[in-house]
Amino acid sequence: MTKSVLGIIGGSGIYDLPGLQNVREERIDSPWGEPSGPLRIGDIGGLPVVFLSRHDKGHRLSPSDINYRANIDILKRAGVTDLVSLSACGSFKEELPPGTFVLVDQFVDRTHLRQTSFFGKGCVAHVSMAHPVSPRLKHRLDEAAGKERIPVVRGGTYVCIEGPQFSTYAESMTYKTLGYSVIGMTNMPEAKLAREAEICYATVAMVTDFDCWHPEHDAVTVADIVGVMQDNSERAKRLVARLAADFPREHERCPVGSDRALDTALITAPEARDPELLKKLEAVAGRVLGR
Ligand SMILES: CSC[C@H]1O[C@H](OP(=O)(O)O)[C@H](O)[C@@H]1O
Ligand SMILES: Nc1ncnc2[nH]cnc12
Repeated sequence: MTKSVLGIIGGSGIYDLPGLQNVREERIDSPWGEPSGPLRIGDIGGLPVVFLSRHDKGHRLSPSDINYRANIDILKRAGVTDLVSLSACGSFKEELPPGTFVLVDQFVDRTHLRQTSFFGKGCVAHVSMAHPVSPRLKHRLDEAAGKERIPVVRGGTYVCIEGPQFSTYAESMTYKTLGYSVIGMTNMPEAKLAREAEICYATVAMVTDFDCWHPEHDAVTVADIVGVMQDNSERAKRLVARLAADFPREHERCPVGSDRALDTALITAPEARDPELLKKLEAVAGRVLGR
């Protein structure tokens, strides 16, 4: 049995987790480079919880500058089994106005400047991303929201753009026409890397704006987002506190295999593996590489 450790990545407007008790700040080194910042490690109601501020204090890092590999690597080193992303996002649907929380279940990756895998030359792996969100973790979030009387929308597709600029009107209309629900700049490759590291992943996409497609709303600005996030973040913190308090102490096996994604993914023959890369993979893939 594996003990549950809940990881929380705080996005725009969420740079700390005030409900965290017995907190210590830990800087963990990663062979993948510089993570966004230190981990804040503590507990909520006895459950180990690890918090990382994605953009770091003061929102120092832009989405393209975040070292997603280092972030996921140190969360894995800290023992995180289940990871929740708290993210600000734009909406493509009238029925998802600012203030709505969406428990997304799909992602579309439109980023192009990021390192998207721990694997590569000398150790190739292909994990399944068919179901990028862990249904049990999503269900736990849904239950926690219900108990806290926080309305949530179940399911939706999050398209991740490179940014840092917001989308053009043509792009926004394209994503809307394709049926996507929300837009952000950070959840990819984060979700892919979490899957490679065999960490269950789910996102609370907190709508802050209508991007720029809506005929009755001006195109999104940072000021709009900051204003709505102040209100969203209070509910997000309550949601996390409830999630943690009720979270199973033993890690629940993921029905879509997030926690054993590497069982069927490695293809490079042992004799063709690069020892240097294997060393870097120690934390994320040690379970299957026998390290
Ligand atoms: C400051 S608004 C744009 C910014 O907010 C979202 O980040 P996060 O997912 O970390 O909340 C969006 O993806 C952009 O990075
Ligand atoms: N409209 C938008 N586009 C991209 N990222 C966002 N984060 C919040 N709102 C956004």
